[in-house]
Parts: sequence; C-alpha cells; structure tokens
Amino acid sequence: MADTPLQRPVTRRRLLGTAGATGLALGVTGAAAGYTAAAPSETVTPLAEVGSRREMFHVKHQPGITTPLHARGHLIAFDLAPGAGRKEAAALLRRWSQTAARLMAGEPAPAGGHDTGIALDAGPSALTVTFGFGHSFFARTGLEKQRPAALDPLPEFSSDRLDARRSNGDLWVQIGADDALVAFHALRAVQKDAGQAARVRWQMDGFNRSPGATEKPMTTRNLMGQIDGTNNPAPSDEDFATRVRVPADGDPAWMAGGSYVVFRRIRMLLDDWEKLSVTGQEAVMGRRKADGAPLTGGTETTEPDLERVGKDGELVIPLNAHARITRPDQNGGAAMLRRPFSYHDGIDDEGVPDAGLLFLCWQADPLRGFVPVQRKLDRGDALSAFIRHEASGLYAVPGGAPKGGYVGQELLEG
Ligand SMILES: C=CC1=C(C)c2cc3[nH]c(cc4nc(cc5[nH]c(cc1n2)c(C)c5CCC(=O)O)C(CCC(=O)O)=C4C)c(C)c3C=C
Ligand SMILES: [Fe+2]
Repeated sequence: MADTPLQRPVTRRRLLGTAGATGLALGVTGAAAGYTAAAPSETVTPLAEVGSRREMFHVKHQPGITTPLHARGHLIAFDLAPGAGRKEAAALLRRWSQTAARLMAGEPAPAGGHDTGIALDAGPSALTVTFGFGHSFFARTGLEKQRPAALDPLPEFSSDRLDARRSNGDLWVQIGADDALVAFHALRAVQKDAGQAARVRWQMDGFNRSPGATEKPMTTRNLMGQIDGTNNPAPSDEDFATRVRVPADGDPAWMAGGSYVVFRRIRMLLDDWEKLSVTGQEAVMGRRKADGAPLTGGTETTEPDLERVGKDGELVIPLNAHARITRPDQNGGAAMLRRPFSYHDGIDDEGVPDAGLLFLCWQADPLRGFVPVQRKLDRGDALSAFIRHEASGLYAVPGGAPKGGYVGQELLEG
C-alpha cells in the first residue's frame, strides 16, 4: 500500500521547498489575473529563513537555555500517574528524547507512528524541547537519595499569591520555536508520548517578538513596553558557566553540566502600569523606556551611575528602582540567565487582561541566583506594585543526552 503523506518519513524541510515554490507560483497567477502584486519580487523575504533554523538535541547542555528567545513557547508540567514509578519514568524520558530529536530535525513524530501533521510544510523553526525534574519526582520514583539539595522548595515571599494547581509538578517540559504551529505540534507530541505514564498538571503558553520583526536585531520588549534582557549573562562571559551551569564535579553527579530553572508566572497589572506617565514608569525601572539606557545616560549597554544625584538632590536612579536592586553587585554577586516568555490568557468580564511574564531564570544554584534577588525585590521593589506572582516552579534540568541516550538517563539508570 502506498504511504500517505503523513506516514512518509519525509523531512518537513524538504516540503518547505515545495511550499515556497507553490507560493511564488500562486503570486504570479494572481498578478496575471489582474490583481496588484503585493510587493516587488526583489523585496520578498525568503520563506525558508525562519523555518530553516535548526537547533541540535544531542548536545552537551540541553537546548532551550542559551538558545535565542523564541517567538512562541509552551510550558507543560506533568505528574507521574498513580502506579507509575522509576521504570515508567525512564521509558517516558526515552520516548520524549527520541521525539524531541526528531522534531528538532524537522522530522515527523513519533518514529513509525502517525504524526498529527500540524507542522507539515514548516522547517524546524529553531524548535527546542527541554526536560526537567521537580522536587516531587524523586519520592515518586524511589530516588530520594539522588534529589539535589538545590531542589529544596523555594522560600515563601510576602508578595506571593501562588496557585498550587498551577505550580511545581514531577516533570517539566519547555518547548520553544519561532513558528506557532511547530511549537504546538511539539506540545501535542509530548502530551501524546506521556500516554498512561504521566498526567498534565498545568500548561501555559507564551510568546516573544518574532525574528525579523525589527529593523535590526535587538533585545526584546515585555508587555510593559520595557526593553527586557539587557544585562543577562552571555555565554561568552568568563563566569557564565559558574553562574548558570552545574560544574562537572557538581553534586549530585547526574546534574553535571545541567542547570536549575526557576519559573514564575508573574501577572502584570497593566491598567495600573499604563496610568503612570513614561517618566513615572522609567523611575520604577531606572532605565529609559525608549532605548533601555540607564537614567544616568548613554545607551542600553552603558553602565548606570548609581551614585549620581540630580538637580533636585535626589538619586537619578531611585533606591527602589528594579534595575538597581536586581544587579549582581547589590546582591553579593547573585546572577541568573533570564529567558522569559510573555503571556496573554484573555480578558475578564471587567476588561482586565490576564497578561504578564512567564519568568524563567537559569542558574547553577537557586540559592545563589533567584532566591537572594527575589528576597530583595520582595522587600522593596518599585515594580512590585504593578505585578503579582501567581505560580511557581523549580526544576533540575540535567545536561544534554548523547546520541542513542535520553535526558536523565544517568539519574534513572545510575
Ligand atoms: C528574582 C528575579 C527577578 C524577577 C522576579 C524579575 C521580574 C521582572 N523583571 C522585569 C523587567 C526587567 N528586569 C530587568 C533587569 C533585571 N531583572 C532581574 C531579576 C528579576 N526580574 C535581574 C537579575 C535583572 C538584571 C540586573 C542587572 O544585572 O543589571 C530589566 C532591565 C533591563 C535588563 O537588564 O534586562 C527590566 C526591564 C519585569 C517586567 C518583571 C516581572 C514581571
Ligand atoms: Fe527584572
């Protein structure tokens, strides 16, 4: 029997060439039929530019941590099903790893099965799938001795308004792609792979600016309109690895080369925020809204002058400005790699948007990254009047899987 298109092991990238050619041919037909061409052909952006970007799955550190921000993201947490233990978890991580490797290469999933077809015609679109383990995973699988101390529950913060049902979870998956259909395709595949072994605990969707939307590459903006992500550690920094990754001789051994991610669903009180003047908003942050430069001048990347006093005798960057109090030099060196998604989950009956930030930060140890900074923010951040932390999670994200292996293999088979 002839294969149906969905069953053939054809790469989506190969299909992309056909789609691009068809699109151009249709354009020509439209013009011939008397319609005005949308744009001169020499200004048409190649269709394959975004779709053809490919991230690798079998690499030393899991993808999706230092990968440039994705246009689209899904976060999904699972709890192991009653009766499922270490064996089922190992089989699930093996299935998930195989699926992630295939989808990230632009191939259908699962191997030998029926792909949903959602991502047909698109290339890999920089898809990444990243897997992590929550605190509760270890008791469920009898692996308590392997549970890292760094996974101890985060302290409670006075401003927390956390929803337990949308927090934590045994297993956590982050999906990112520069195309919404490619990302959703991966989400469905991950959910289907879970089968009887694990149940969805919570799931959230996010987004960032699309690649190519701005004239030149620039730091993204969040839903408050601020340039967000300027002072992130860069992989080229000397201390990047010590800040973000668990060292090769780290404890426990299965986390060597891995990282810990803190997740917070932070709602933005946009109606209140948008009532502030731009000057008021800039005082909250300590940076200019237009270009992200510190209020003491220069460009986005200029070091702020934290001591400078204005003509009114006040500090130019207020003592409670967010960008002042989050600095590593104000927090005993505490630093983290922030890699968030914005979210928007609709508008309520009063017209209030449920929108904000799926804040994700990566560090070698949350006690030397997120925790001290959040403690300080909790005590007196000018931004806190305009945000609300509504959900939280902390996950151990091991290093990448070698070819033929799966994420977490050392933990589950060690
Ligand atoms: C506990 C950690 C942090 C939380 C929670 C947090 C929430 C949050 N931040 C913004 C917007 C901006 N943050 C900026 C800088 C910044 N924020 C944190 C930490 C948390 N933010 C750090 C470590 C830094 C960098 C500090 C430094 O090294 O200078 C900025 C300024 C530009 C930038 O550097 O990215 C913005 C803007 C929002 C909107 C938010 C919650 C919704
Ligand atoms: Fe921040």
